[in-house]
Amino acid sequence: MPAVPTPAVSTSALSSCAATDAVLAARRRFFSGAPVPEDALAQPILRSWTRCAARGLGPQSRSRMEPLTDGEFTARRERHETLRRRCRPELEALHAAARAADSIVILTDPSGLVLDTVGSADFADRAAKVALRPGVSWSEAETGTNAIGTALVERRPVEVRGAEHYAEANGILSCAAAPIHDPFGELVGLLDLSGPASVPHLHALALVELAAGQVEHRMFEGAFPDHSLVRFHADPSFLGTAREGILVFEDYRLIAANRPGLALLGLGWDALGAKRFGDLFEGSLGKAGEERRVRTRRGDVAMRLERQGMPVRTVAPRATPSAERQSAPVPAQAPAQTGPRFDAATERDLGRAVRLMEAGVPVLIQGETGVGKEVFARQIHRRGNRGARAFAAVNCAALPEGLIESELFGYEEGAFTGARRAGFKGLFREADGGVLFLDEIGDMPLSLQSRLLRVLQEREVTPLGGGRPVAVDFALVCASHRDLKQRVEEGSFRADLYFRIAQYTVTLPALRTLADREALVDRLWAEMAGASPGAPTLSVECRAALAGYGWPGNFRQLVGVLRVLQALAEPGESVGVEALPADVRSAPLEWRGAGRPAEIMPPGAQADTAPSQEFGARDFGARDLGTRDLGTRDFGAGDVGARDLGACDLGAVTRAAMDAALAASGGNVSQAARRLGIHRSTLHRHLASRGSRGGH
Ligand SMILES: Nc1ncnc2c1ncn2[C@@H]1O[C@H](COP(=O)(O)OP(=O)(O)OP(=O)(O)O)[C@@H](O)[C@H]1O
Repeated sequence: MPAVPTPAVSTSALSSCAATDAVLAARRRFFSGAPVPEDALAQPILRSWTRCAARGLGPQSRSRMEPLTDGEFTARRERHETLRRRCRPELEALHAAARAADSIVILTDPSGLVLDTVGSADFADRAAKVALRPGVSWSEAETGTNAIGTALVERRPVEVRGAEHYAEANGILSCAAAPIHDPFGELVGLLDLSGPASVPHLHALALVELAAGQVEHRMFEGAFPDHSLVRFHADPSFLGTAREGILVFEDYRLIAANRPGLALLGLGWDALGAKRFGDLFEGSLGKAGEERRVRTRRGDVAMRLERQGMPVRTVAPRATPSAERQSAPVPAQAPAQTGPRFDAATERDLGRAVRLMEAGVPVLIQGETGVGKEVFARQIHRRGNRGARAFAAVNCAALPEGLIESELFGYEEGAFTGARRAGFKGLFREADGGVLFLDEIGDMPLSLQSRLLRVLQEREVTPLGGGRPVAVDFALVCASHRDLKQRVEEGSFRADLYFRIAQYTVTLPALRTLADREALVDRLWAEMAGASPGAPTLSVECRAALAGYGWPGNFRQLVGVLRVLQALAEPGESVGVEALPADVRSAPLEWRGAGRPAEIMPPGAQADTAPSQEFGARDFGARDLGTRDLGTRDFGAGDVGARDLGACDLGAVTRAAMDAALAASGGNVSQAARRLGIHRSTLHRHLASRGSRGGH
C-alpha cells in the first residue's frame, strides 16, 4: 500500500507548445540513453518510462492489445457489475463534458481493462484505432506509459499527454485518469477522460479526480452500520460533500477511510488498523449527530460523529424450518445491523469477499477450526446484496455421502426408501437468489465433487430420482479447515473444482496470531457480561494469561472458556488466574504477548486434539469444557447447568447437555448446536452413537 495519497500529476502548468517541446526533447534524450533533467518531465512519467524500458518495451513496439473474447468480456463486466453501477452517475455527468471536448469517458477495472466508454462517437472511432475501447487492457506493462495504466501503478491521478505516452502510436491521445479506492484502500477501478492530443482538455484531470472522489464517497453509504463513522473538515461547509474526510472506527481503531480523510491528517493507507481515535483527535468521540470543533495534529477541524459503533451482540440464532436437515436455509430478512467484529485485516477481507460474491466470484474460506469461518460466511451473506435472501448451509463432513447428495440435489417424491413423501427441493434450489455455504468442502467425496462441478458450470440441478433440470442462481461460499491445495496434490480433491471455488481465498488468522489479544479478551468478556452493573471483571493476571494462551480451538474455545468463567463468577468478583483451566494457567511465558511463534502451535493444530482443560481452584466439576465439543457451551435454560456438572462423569455430562439442547430445539440439530456453541458434526456423531447405543 502506498504511504500517502498523493496529489495528481499534470503537465498542464506549462503552456501546451512549451510542454510539447520539452517532452519531445526529454523523449529524445531518454531513448538515446542520455540522462533526462529532473524538471523536463513530470516524475511519474519519467518513472513510468523507466519501468517500460526495464521491461524491454520500445517506443515503436506494438503491444498485443487483443480484446477479450465476448464471453470473457461479459464475465469480467459481470464481475465488476457493482463498480459499473456505482460509477454510472459519474459516467453520465462526465458524458456532456466529454462530448463537448471531443473526448470519451472510460471506466476500467483495477487491472486497466476498459469496461465502459461514453462520449464523442467521433473520437471513440479514432480511439478504437489504437485499441482504446471496451474489452482491451491498458495496463502499463502491456501498453507502456498511459494515463490508465500509469495511474494504476502510481495509485494516484495521472495525466498523460501526447508524446508522454511511451508508445509512439499513442501520441495522438491526451488522457487523464483517477483510480478509485474502496474504504480499505484497495484499488477497485479507474475513471479516465481521453481526447485528441491536439485539443488538450484543461480540466480533464480535475474532472476525473472529482468524479472518482464522489464514487469513493458514496461507498460509505450504508457500508458500516455497526461502526463509529466520523466526518470532518477544517471548513465546516465541506461537511457532507465528497471533499470531507471520513474515518471509520471499530472500538476506536481506525479500520476504513476515504482519501481526503487520510490526506487531511497527513496519513497513508497504512494507518488503517494501526491508528486509534486518540492518536488522531483530542478528546472523545462525542455524541452522534453533534457537530463540534476538535483539535488534530494539523489544527482544528469541524467534526460530526455520524453514528456510534454498536456494542457487539451475538446475533440470535434464527429458527430453521426443518428438524431433520443438518442446516437449513435462513428465512429471508433484511441485513442485520449488528454482528461479530473482526480485526482490521479480516474486516478488509470481508469487504472484498462481499464485493466479489456480489460479482459472482466464489469465495473460499480457509483457517483452523474455530477461527470463525462460518461466522465470516454468514457475514458475507448479510452484508452483500443477497442478504435478504436465503443462506443455505450444509456441512459436507457431517453427513454420509448419500445424504449430502440428497441435501444438495433434492429428490423427487418417493425417490428412494425413506424419502419424504413430498420430495425435497435440495439446498441448491433453496439457495436460489441467496448464498449456498458448503462447509468442510475438503471432506466432500470425490464422486460428489464431479456433480458439484457440473452444477457450478451449468447452473442447473437435476433432482435425484429424475425430473427436469432446474436453473439455479446462488452465490457460492465454501470453507474448509483442510489445506485444499494440498488435498489437490494428494489427489483427494479435484483440481478443476478447486480452481472454480478458490477464485478468492480468505485465510482467517488463528487467534494466537492476532495482535492485541488482551483487547479482544476484554471485548468478548464485556459483550458477554452485557450492561449489568455488578458484572464480574477479569483480573489483570487472568486477562494476560488468557491473551497469552495458544487457543488451538481459536474463538470457539476462548469464547467457551470465557462463558464458563462468567457463569461461575460471583457478581462484582474480579476473576483470578486460579479460576482458569490448568493448561491456560500454565501457558509458557513466551506465549504471552503478541506474535507468538507459529511453531509453538502449528497452524494445522486442531481443537479435537487440544489438551483437555481442567479448570482451576474454582473447579467446576466438569473437566473438558474448553475443548472443541463444548467450547461455547451456552448454559441457558433447558441445558445442563454448569453447577450441576460436578456429580456426573464427562461423557454423561456431554451427552446429557446435547440431549437437553436437542430437546429444547425440538430436534433441530443446527439450533441445538448453536445453543451449545458446538459444531453440528458433534451432534450428528452423538445422534449416530445414540442410535447405535439404542438411545432415545
Ligand atoms: N469474530 C468473532 N467474534 C466472536 N466470536 C466468534 C468470532 N468468530 C467466531 N466466533 C465464535 O467461535 C465459534 C466458532 O465459529 P465458527 O463455527 O464460525 O468457526 P469455524 O471456523 O467455522 O469452525 P470449524 O472449522 O470447526 O467449522 C462461533 O460459534 C462463535 O461463537
